[in-house]
Amino acid sequence: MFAVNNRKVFSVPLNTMCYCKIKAILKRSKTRVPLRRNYSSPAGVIGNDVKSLHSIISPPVAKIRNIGIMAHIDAGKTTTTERILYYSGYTRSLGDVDDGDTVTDFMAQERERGITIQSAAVTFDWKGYRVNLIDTPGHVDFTLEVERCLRVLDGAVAVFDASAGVEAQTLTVWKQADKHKIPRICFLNKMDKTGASFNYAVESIREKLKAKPLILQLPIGEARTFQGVVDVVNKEKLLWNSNSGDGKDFERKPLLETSDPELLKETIEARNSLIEQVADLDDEFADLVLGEFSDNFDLVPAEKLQTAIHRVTLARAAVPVLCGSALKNKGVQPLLDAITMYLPSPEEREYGFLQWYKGDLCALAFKVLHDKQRGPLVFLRIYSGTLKPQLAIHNINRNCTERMSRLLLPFADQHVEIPSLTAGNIALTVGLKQTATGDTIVSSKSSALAAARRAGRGEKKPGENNEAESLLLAGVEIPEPVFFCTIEPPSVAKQPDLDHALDRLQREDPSLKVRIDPDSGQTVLCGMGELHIEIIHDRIKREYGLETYLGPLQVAYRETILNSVRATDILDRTLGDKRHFVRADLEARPGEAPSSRAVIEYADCVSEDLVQASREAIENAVHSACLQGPLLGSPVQDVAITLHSLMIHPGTSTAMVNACVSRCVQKALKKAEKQVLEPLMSLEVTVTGDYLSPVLADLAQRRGNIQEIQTRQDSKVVIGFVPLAEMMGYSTVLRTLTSGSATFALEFSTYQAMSPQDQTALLNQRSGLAQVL
Ligand SMILES: Nc1nc2c(ncn2[C@@H]2O[C@H](COP(=O)(O)OP(=O)(O)OP(=O)(O)O)[C@@H](O)[C@H]2O)c(=O)[nH]1
Repeated sequence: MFAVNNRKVFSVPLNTMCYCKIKAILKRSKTRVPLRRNYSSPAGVIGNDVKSLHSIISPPVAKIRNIGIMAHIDAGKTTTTERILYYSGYTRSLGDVDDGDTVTDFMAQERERGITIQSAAVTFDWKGYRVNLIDTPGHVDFTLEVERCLRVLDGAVAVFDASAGVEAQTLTVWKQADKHKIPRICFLNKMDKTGASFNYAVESIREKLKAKPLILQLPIGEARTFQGVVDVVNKEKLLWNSNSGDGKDFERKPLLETSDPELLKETIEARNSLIEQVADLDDEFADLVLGEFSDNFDLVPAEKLQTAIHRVTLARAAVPVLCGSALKNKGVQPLLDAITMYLPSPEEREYGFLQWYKGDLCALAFKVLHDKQRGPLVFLRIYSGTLKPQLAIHNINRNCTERMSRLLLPFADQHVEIPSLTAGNIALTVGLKQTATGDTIVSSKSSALAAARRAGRGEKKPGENNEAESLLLAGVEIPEPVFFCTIEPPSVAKQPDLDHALDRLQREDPSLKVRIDPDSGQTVLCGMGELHIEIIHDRIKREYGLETYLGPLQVAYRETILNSVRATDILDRTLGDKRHFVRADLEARPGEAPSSRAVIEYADCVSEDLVQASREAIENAVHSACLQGPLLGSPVQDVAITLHSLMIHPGTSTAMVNACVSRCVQKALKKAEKQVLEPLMSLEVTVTGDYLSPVLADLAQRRGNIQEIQTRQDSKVVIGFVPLAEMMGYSTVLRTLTSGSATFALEFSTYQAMSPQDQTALLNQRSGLAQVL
């Protein structure tokens, strides 16, 4: 997925962009105020305002908030994060994303001393609460990583540009958060911007996200006149003095009939409808309101309303909406209050799998970074049990046991070495060399097996290797890469260095796939988008000092078949004094439901015993035969294979069974009527009216299918579908067509059948005929 603001995107490795920005913020403060790090702190006092080591290490779980910030590109996620870190005391000066201290500059410096470890999660305290702000990558080329990060959040803040409302990427991340059942609050940022409209943004949340907005604040002024917000729950106005610089100081005053009659009236109306809305969604609150306060909603105590809003948010029945301007330092402190007040603590979230562990350790590795001095640093979210340094842990995904050497807590401006960390917390571990992003960590193999037994998954399902597999926390579907290209080291001697770099990068980013081309032996990078591959290329150069060469970027096509065909194959081979004989008869047909893996069935006449003995060989054979289709050598999808008969002479090796079945499947696929499938992307282009025509004309040439053109404030939003193959280098073309004023978001939608003409053109091009014709 590309979501491009041309100003920035190509200069920054996007999958590291968000956390790099956090790092940038930290760095800025570091250059002005040298900070002392403490990696082996026995200290009882850390920082000025922290009372005891105990309160740092073990905050009561009810006071922990593990949250993420999600947004469409440019909505102001970084600026808001920066303000949050500043007001909470994490950083000591305020920077500006536009003031020239760019992320790229910063990264170059950062690289000289290795990766700063706060980058994936920062921990700070706000009014007695422990907040772990977990970085969610902003770019949907990194869908998988976004999902993995969402998995460890208990709540999220969705940041919107108040002049644009819900944008394409907001919708995507919102759906992902829905999937992971994450309670959210909305922050309508950029209230100071020309065109900002509180009502428009709220309506777009209602309409596009199908969410129920709970209006907890009203803006005082809009665009140029924006001065502050009204706290609807408490009937107070919060005003930031425009001369106060960093926005730390603001006035909180009750709304009075004498001084603010209009605003008070508006607020009371908003509060009453908020009370009605919450009462509709929460029975306990409804009972209270209808019982004690039915005559006068105005008397409903703020605390009761807040508690009910918390419950409603937790149940995901509605979303609290706040507003402000991060850039102008307005509205961020109340946002922090809302995070602690309305988003859930870890113990309020329901994690069904916890019952299987009965208090044993269960954690998810959600980020791996490589630090030059300390080696791999793994961020873990602890769901149950306790983590201790020097502890041997079992990694379910890799089925290995390894030992962590140190346990750190990235607290405020220091890293505190700690003796243990309990459930609900985010830990930073040193010494885990095999653990990769997305792995599930438990205390031992026997603990995993005991949990598997409790989960009642003792019986083995086809394709499942062991019981422990069912306990993997990640449970995230790995999206199929849509782009690939070959990558070559500068010399053959450097191939091991390249392999090493790719190995590390894959541990950090599981959506990156690396394979060896069976024909040429070349290394092939498979990624989620043009940008993803560019970023990997750039990181190999910058972080590993290797100048690599990329082959042309290719779209990952798929193939399928359109009719049923039957094929027979015999393998009869004598090796030494042993005869191996297999005869397979099978049918390949279009699958009933879309599926990237072939569905395998066995005819009744195939002996059950035979299938039991050779199931693994048969299934591996079918899946590997489907990896390379007969048209383009692309994976074959949406097919079903029925094995009608299988004869195996006694003594025949399973490798021979595999070879015969695989050949037979390939034979059948070759005989069938074949179809190329191409990745189809959903596209959203936001453009001002005067550039609409050239954008539409260009999309028509790209085989684009426009579904809708919406009006969003002063802009037009073109929504449609377009084949990925037509979108190479689109950002440059769009920039030229619109003088850099348009933005676009592109996201994988599905694989669609190519038209016969397009398919012929593609096949001719691949076989070199295009040049001849
Ligand atoms: N007027 C106005 N501009 C803002 C506000 N917050 C951020 N911006 C500007 O919007 C642009 C994008 O801000 P960022 O904070 O980088 O937004 P982001 O969501 O992190 O962007 P990406 O990381 O690129 O997705 C910058 O030019 C900011 O200065 C705001 O409250 N008001």
